[in-house]
Amino acid sequence: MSSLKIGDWPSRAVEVIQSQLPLISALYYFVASSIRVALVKGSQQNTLSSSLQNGIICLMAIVLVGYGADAVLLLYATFSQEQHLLEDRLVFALWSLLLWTTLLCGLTSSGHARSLGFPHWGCWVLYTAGEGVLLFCHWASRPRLNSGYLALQLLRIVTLVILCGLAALQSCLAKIIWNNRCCRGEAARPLLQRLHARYNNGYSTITNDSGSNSTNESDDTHAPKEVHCSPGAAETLRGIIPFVWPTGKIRLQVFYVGVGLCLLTSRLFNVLIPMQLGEITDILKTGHVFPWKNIVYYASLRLLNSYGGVGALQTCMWLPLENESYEKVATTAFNKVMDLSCDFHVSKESGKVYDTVFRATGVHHVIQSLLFQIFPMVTDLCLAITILHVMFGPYMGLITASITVLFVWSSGKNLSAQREIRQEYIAARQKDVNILFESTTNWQTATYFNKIPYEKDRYSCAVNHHVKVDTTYKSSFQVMRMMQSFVLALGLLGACFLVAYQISVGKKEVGSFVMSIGYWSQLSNPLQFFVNGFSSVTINLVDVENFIALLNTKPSIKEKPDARQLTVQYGVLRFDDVRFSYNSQQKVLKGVSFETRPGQTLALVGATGSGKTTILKLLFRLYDASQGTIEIDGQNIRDVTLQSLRGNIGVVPQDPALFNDTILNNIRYAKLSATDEEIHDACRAVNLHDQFTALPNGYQTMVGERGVILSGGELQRVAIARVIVQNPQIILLDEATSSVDTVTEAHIQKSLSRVAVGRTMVIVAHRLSTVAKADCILALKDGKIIEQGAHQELVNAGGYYSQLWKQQLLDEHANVAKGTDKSLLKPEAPEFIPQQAAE
Ligand SMILES: Nc1ncnc2c1ncn2[C@@H]1O[C@H](COP(=O)(O)OP(=O)(O)OP(=O)(O)O)[C@@H](O)[C@H]1O
Repeated sequence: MSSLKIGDWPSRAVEVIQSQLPLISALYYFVASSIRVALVKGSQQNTLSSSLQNGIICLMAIVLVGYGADAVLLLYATFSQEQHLLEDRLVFALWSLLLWTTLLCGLTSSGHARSLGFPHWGCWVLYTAGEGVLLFCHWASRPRLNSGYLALQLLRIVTLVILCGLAALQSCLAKIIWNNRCCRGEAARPLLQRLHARYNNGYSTITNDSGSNSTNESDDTHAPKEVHCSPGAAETLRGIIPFVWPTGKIRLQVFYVGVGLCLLTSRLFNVLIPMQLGEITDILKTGHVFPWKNIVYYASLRLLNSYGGVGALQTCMWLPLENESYEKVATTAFNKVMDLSCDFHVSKESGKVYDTVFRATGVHHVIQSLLFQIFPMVTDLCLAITILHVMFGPYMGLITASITVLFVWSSGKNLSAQREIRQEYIAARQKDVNILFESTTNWQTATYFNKIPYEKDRYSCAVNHHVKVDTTYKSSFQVMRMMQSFVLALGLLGACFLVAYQISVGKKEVGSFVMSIGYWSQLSNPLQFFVNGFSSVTINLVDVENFIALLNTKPSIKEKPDARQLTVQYGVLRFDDVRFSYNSQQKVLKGVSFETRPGQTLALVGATGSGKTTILKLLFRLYDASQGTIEIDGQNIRDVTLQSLRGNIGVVPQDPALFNDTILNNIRYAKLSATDEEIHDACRAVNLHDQFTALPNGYQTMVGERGVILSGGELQRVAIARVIVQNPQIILLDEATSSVDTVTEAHIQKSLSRVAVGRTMVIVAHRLSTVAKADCILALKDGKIIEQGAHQELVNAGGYYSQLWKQQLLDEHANVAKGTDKSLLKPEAPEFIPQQAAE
């Protein structure tokens, strides 16, 4: 292109710099930005103050305008004088214009791009050095530059030097700020905590890692500190690697390599196919030869590059990789949810958890999109731009590069907007699923309160909102596609004009036109894929982010690394000054201390909300006491494994729930190896055997969701039967017989007293007759034990327990005297007036 003389070193240097500087800078920017996104954590990015940022944007705009003015002047000069000498400089000015536009767009677009970093700094330094050398070479070469160009070049160099100075300043400032933060210990905080502090959406709960006792009274709370965590794209990608890379499975790793090779082969075919088409056209143009060999070769290439060739091989190797990742994600997510502690489960929304786990199983889609869409797209793009540049000159290269930059920039803008809409869409869908779960699970409550129409309305509103957000999401996608098609059509027009011009002036053959169209489609196809590819990556990343946040959630109850097996010999329970709160507002246990004797039956009584169930929960380590110690046979329950602790304790909860399975399987759940006979014996002990055998399907009867076909009393008895089958050393009964009649209760008590021999039993009951025979009764009031002793002792003492006992006797007598039915129909029953209204 240039007619510079050999030996004229300044001119040669100018030629090299002009042709290579934009290319090297662009390459550097691309690679550095990718590294930055992948490696640099959000908290480490150096964000500038807005005034400094605006100053930098203005300086960059000056450089940009400088190249623009250069291009206009050179364009004018190209048509009037010394075309061949000026063309190189014109191309340099145009490429630089494009590069600086990209740099400026990168800086002014939203998000992390607003913070400067080494990708920009490097480009500034490269350009400052390049322009400096150019100036020197221009000064040393003949003919000298005219004063207009010189002034423009000087202006650019001064601006570039200032930019480099600012870059150095910012780097120093960032270091000082970072060091200060480190001194304050901020950087030393674990990454998760920093994430928690930074983000505001997720699942995590922070807990004391050591699981040690807090001795600080002010910290006397177990309030789950709900902190939120939303990892960034790079962190999310790093987080999913273990789920997609088949560690230790050589066969699957080979498949990954195979998929990569298939993708590369396919790229090679993409280069060969348009070339072959151009050759066929050129041969046909001569009009004398039938190019059958070329046509067969062309058709074979197309076949090999289709789903009948490389595509089929690629799919065969990808399928096992996809299944492997599905299995890993599904099991990890399920295990994680099951391992989380009670505080997570009481506050979770089942629909949301289900949705998160379900969507996360598509984690392989991220890799699929990256591998099958983004990687081929970037390769195809680079190949197409290079080939078009080499074959049709720098202007064709400029057209393709400009279209690519425009396309990528506009898509990036749209995608970040889409990401927000996607979050909204996920929230709307989770709400919809949640209502579906809640309403169907609580169908009975809705029916009792005649709220079925209300539930229908609630669900319909949620679905309506979901659909609206979905429509917005899809419409934005459509608008983006329209805009991008327009940009592509514009580029195609430019490219066609250029090649047609080159053919018309005899620089190219007709086949070049066909070839250029082939390569153009190779450029536009990946660009269009860019939309789909990045869009699906964006969608899947948002899905996976929630999954990663779920994985980052730490269970509040943890085993110590050196936890031992619990050995229960006597079943002695000891509470020493145990304090506990679920949240900072209310202290539930305020220093509870007691100790049982071996094989003792202990009863907890007291007003509702006094903390009886909480004592059982602490014993079972559903929560950890904020202060004080709990021991079983002298072993602190924090020092033993959860498995051995829970294996030695049998619990009958207040509201037992069953799986939607047969009666037999539900009872066998307590001990999977239990024989049918053991189960029948347990049912005999709770007066259920005859009842179950009388059912049409006997023990094989399905109990419905949560055991809905059983009465409250039957459910409680099944729960007791389970514990009898489990045969643990310690039994906790929380209002276990509150729903059974007194005759059945007496029968169960008899069975339980047989079971209790040599075991420790803790009974929580409101009906005091249930606990009258207990060895020791603890009377609780407002989280404190106010009385303890045997039934008769406490009655004789005439204190709180004795009052409760008298009150119950009075109530029973009154009920017998009045008759329960009559009391229900009492016409003078006072109407419930809400407190506010009453005031
Ligand atoms: N998960 C929880 N989160 C917050 N507060 C809770 C939680 N569970 C229980 N509480 C509160 O702790 C207090 C003690 O509850 P607990 O269940 O121990 O009482 P209780 O004496 O067993 O009552 P009842 O006899 O009615 O079963 C109550 O005020 C209750 O509202």
